[in-house]
Amino acid sequence: MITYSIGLKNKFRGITVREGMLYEGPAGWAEWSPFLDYDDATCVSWLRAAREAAEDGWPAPVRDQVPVNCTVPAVGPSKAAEIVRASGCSTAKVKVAEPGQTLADDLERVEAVRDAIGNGSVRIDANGLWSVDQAVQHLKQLQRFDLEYVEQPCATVEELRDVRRRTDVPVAADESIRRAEDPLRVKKLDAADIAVLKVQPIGGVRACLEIAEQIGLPVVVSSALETSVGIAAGVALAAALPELPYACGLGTVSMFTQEVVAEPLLPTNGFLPVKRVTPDPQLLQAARADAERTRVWEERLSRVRSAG
Ligand SMILES: O=C(O)CCC(=O)c1ccccc1C(=O)O
Ligand SMILES: [Mg+2]
Repeated sequence: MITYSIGLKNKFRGITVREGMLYEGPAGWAEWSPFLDYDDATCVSWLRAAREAAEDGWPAPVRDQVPVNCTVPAVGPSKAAEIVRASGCSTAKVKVAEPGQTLADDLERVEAVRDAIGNGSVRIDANGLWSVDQAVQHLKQLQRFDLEYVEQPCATVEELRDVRRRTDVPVAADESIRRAEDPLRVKKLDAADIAVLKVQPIGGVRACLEIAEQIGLPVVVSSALETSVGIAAGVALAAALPELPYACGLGTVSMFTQEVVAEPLLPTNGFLPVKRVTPDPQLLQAARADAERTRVWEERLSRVRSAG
């Protein structure tokens, strides 16, 4: 079991350093990297996903590459355009509604991304931070940049449903699926057009495939900001889905300042290859957390093991 600690190029989700654990089982390498603000009970499904990767492996792929979006954090417009251009992707996902920023910041950033991507697709993610009225008002203005969809505009399923009734922009559900007791409620309430699925929070590739089958919505597979080891599980899910009509949010390895595998899962012309990855011993060593952080993670793992 190896604890890693890797810097991010830009602040994302309020963090500048990503930490987690990597280990090898009979089926291959696995990543366990629940965010530090999650309680032990929440981390159990994340551990189930790691066990699947290490012990069982994943269902057979039906495609050999997966289209991905580039992810644009809540940065200024010139940096946003630079991220899009450097990615080579023809779909961009832009973070909006960042605490401390305004609608003007979002408009500037989304405009810069739209200009940089040309005829490509632009989607936005508010991480549940708008009220229904704010979402409707902000979308009215952001809509002029031709949005593919808005991910989690508000916090609750009821709010998503209300926004969906009041805007023409398609609505995608993320937190409303991965943090919900009943992930299918989004469908029952007609609250979303698209389901975002993440392997670690949902508890594995098979658990996601089951939800995909039951929910009856097109699926976008996204990362939880993992190393290439964790991203490979998302790629396996995207590769195994019977249909994949949208680019996935799996192009996040470029946000890290270091990697653990020699050929990281970075997109070429907007596509990731479908493959398992093995860390490079030297890169793994260079990414190792110090003794104190390692101890914190080992204790966390043993608590979550007994909770699961
Ligand atoms: O979807 C993407 O492009 C990247 C994944 C992403 O945005 C994300 C990464 C870590 C935690 C939360 C989220 C999110 O989608 O809200
Ligand atoms: Mg999201």
